[in-house]
Amino acid sequence: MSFTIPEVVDGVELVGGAAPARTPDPLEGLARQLLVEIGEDPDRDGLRGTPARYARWWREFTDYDPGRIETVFQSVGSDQLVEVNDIKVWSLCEHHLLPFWCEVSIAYVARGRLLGLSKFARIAHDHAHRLQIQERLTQGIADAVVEASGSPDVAVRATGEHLCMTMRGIRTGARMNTSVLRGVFQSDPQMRARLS
Ligand SMILES: Nc1nc2c(ncn2[C@@H]2O[C@H](COP(=O)(O)OP(=O)(O)OP(=O)(O)O)[C@@H](O)[C@H]2O)c(=O)[nH]1
Ligand SMILES: [Zn+2]
Repeated sequence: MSFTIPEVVDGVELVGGAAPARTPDPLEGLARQLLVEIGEDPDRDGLRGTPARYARWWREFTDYDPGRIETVFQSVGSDQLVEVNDIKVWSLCEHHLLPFWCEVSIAYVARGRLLGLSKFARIAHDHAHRLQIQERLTQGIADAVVEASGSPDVAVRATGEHLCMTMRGIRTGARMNTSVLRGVFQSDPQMRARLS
């Protein structure tokens, strides 16, 4: 049995003819130049589709659509502590354009409104899908949860690993912890102690 491997150029399968004309993304030119600068041949087999893939992933990452984040329900009480833990997000360090991941925990005291469970992860991904530092990521999530839940009592904690520190530079696997405490989580040690 024999297989025909279709030729793929810029992510487009060639079936017995030339690829349809399309306007290249300007990011493709940057990727080609990057490949040349690091001593690669952008026209060699394995790399021919790479500039288009590179452009696609940057567009995909930065055009991230969090969907609807404003769905709220009537609260069942006035002081329930709600926590959503271990939301893993990937972001990009704005200093080196290298990835960092964070596990984010979000807590709030529901005061009249309940935020839909999935919305915490949507908010976290929304703030991760841009060039960031971890402190601003944590703060942006806290601000968004205050706005969406209408509660001033919000705690956001994040633990992250930054590839700019683990795969280059100092090359240490240290984790970074950040936290933003608002309302009762800042003023009341007993409320802080309730956080898991
Ligand atoms: N506070 C903070 N620093 C970050 C974050 N991500 C990366 N950094 C740091 O940003 C700093 C940039 O430092 P520079 O001295 O300008 O860059 P560099 O010479 O590449 O630094 P090294 O990583 O120490 O080699 C580094 O210390 C990074 O570890 C972040 O989310 N928060
Ligand atoms: Zn960095």
